[in-house]
Amino acid sequence: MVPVATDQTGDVVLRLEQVEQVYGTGESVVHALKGVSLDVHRGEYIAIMGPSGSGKSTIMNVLGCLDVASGGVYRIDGVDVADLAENELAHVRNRKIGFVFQAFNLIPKMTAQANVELPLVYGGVGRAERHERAARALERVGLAQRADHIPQQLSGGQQQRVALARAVVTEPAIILADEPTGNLDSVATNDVLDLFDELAVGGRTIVMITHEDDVAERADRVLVLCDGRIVADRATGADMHRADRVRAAQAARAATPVDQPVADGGAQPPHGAHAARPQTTWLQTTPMPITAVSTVPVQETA
Ligand SMILES: Nc1ncnc2c1ncn2[C@@H]1O[C@H](COP(=O)(O)OP(=O)(O)OP(=O)(O)O)[C@@H](O)[C@H]1O
Repeated sequence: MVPVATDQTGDVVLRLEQVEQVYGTGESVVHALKGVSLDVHRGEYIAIMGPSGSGKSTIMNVLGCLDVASGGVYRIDGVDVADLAENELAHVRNRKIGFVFQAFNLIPKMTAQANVELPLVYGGVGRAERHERAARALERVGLAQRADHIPQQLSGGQQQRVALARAVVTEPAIILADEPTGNLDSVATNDVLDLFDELAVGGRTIVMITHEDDVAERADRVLVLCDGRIVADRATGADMHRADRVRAAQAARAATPVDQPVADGGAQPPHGAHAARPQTTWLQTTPMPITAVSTVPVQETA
């Protein structure tokens, strides 16, 4: 069992207190984080920017409990992660957090449906429920008609939408995304950001690394890291019009044919696939009960 928090953090879901991360020793020592403090409130959508080597991935690895900080305190829902045993950390990672990566990290030989089902396989969810939940997640990202395609038959934007479906199939409260639009063109970027908007409106807490200003401006708040420190922290005001944007995006999606031929050599649309896109959304979705579930990307075995 994960311990119950003993201190009050209000609606702060993630809290870094003077967190440091040091790699290496002696002359090769690198101070990747130099006393970073940060409160992320429930339902907040944050973008992290900064030059290469400034510590963005390092901070994300700490937030995702993929790495343990060398100094300071990191609390999730008020619980100091240093007090958690490895199985409890895995529980936090698996139940609370969905991860999205620049390189999609889909398993090449598996269909979109199977890729999205994977976290539920690890969670011991039964076959029928797995199938239904993954199908619903793919429907939410507008890819129900592509469920039987393998990643190579999908465009980059579609692959990232599958990865997003996989990240949210367990209904995690927190989404951590490391440059999720870094490999996408502007149209696909916009599609993916529309989905992040839906997740934000649905109450998810989102932390996203990006190098692109216009991507960062879709978040509520932009942090800038430089040389292991937060050097800027500002509100964007993007949340004020997010619900309107979500409605407009949903209307546009509903009016667009489901399967345009894939520009980068993907498969042709399956027979009879030119129906309007479904309008299922993440708004007001209720987390479903699951056992232990892994959302950490899985390497394909040889
Ligand atoms: N495992 C490691 N061992 C040693 N040094 C590391 C390790 N991981 C990161 N670093 C160093 O820590 C610093 C921060 O790296 P980090 O990957 O967090 O930067 P970043 O802002 O994500 O960069 P980029 O935008 O290029 O991905 C860099 O100087 C990097 O070389």
